Amino acid sequence: MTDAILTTPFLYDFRSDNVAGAAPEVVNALAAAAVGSADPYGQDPLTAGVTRRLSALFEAEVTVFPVATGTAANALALSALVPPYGAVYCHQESHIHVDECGAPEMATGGAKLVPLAGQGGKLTPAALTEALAGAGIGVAHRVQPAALSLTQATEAGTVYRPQEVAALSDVAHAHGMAVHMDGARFANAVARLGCAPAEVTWKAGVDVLSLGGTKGGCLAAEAVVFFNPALAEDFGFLRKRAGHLVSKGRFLSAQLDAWLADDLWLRLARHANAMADRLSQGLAALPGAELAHPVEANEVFVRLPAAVADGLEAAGYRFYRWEGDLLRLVTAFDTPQAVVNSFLKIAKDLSEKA
Ligand SMILES: Cc1ncc(COP(=O)(O)O)c(C=O)c1O
Ligand SMILES: C[C@@H](O)[C@H](N)C(=O)O
Repeated sequence: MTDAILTTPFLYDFRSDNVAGAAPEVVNALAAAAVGSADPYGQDPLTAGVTRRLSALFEAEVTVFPVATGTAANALALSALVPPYGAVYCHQESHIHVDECGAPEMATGGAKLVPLAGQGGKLTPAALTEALAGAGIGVAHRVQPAALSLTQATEAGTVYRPQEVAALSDVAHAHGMAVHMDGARFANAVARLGCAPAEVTWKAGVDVLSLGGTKGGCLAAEAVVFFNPALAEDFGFLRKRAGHLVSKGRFLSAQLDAWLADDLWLRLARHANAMADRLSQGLAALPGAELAHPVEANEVFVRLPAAVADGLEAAGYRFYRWEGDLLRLVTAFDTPQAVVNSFLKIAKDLSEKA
């Protein structure tokens, strides 16, 4: 990303779904919740309502703790699963390993993240089994396997199928490990899979989910969702001592309540995914273009001829130069189709001139 791009007006920002706005339904709900008084620290009716909504959505009694960021959700969830001498097995490109500045390690009191390779941002049972062979179990000098963390949708924009989650959970549970799911883009995954949320979580062995609302249309709202109540027993203390128990908790819950109502969360995710499909199909048709991963959620990883990538930036579009010549473009719940069409037309024109 050249400096000039950061200071000039831009046509559209494909860098991340973190740059997107907020859904009007969520903003209106927040405004409505701002009237009058309400019990603080999550004792309000909206927070109770979110727990009811998520219990219905996941077809199970769940324990829910709203927090303000995905990093807090992940780090604190892992702190409930992993002792300071524990190990968390994750993908080498996972957000908890690459982009949380040591938050999981701090929150767990020093647990070790063990990054594993895997195609398309996904772990496999074979890689996990190999990593666990002789690791920790019965060996007092090593960190002790304590949790598996999966990202759904992954940082590569791919999606685990329910059977893939179940196979990985089976390995984790056979080694006495809990299963955490980083669901910052869980909505995008479920929108793609078309399955019930329970199928790709607790019914597939997931013990705790960091459910992301922020990228999906909330202003800032995430929820740690425990499917195994025994693991949630101390979480309230862990959240409070980390400074993540929001005093006016109704404002997190108002966002989540509106986002979950009437399947808004899925409708918004379907739009983001559809825009990524359109974007990736148009780019893949260009000479010299190459998609690095299947596009299964709202992230497109693509290699383009330099003249095309540079020309798109010069035209005013923003996107990340991810690694080497790889570009990352992310669509959001509010990405206009007209923007995608214009982007693709300019890309095609640049490609024909190159
Ligand atoms: C896969 C994934 N997990 C977790 C997070 C953390 O979210 P936050 O930036 O709100 O801490 C992000 C952020 O974009 C993410 O992409
Ligand atoms: C870059 C990464 O940290 C951020 N979570 C994103 O996806 O935009």
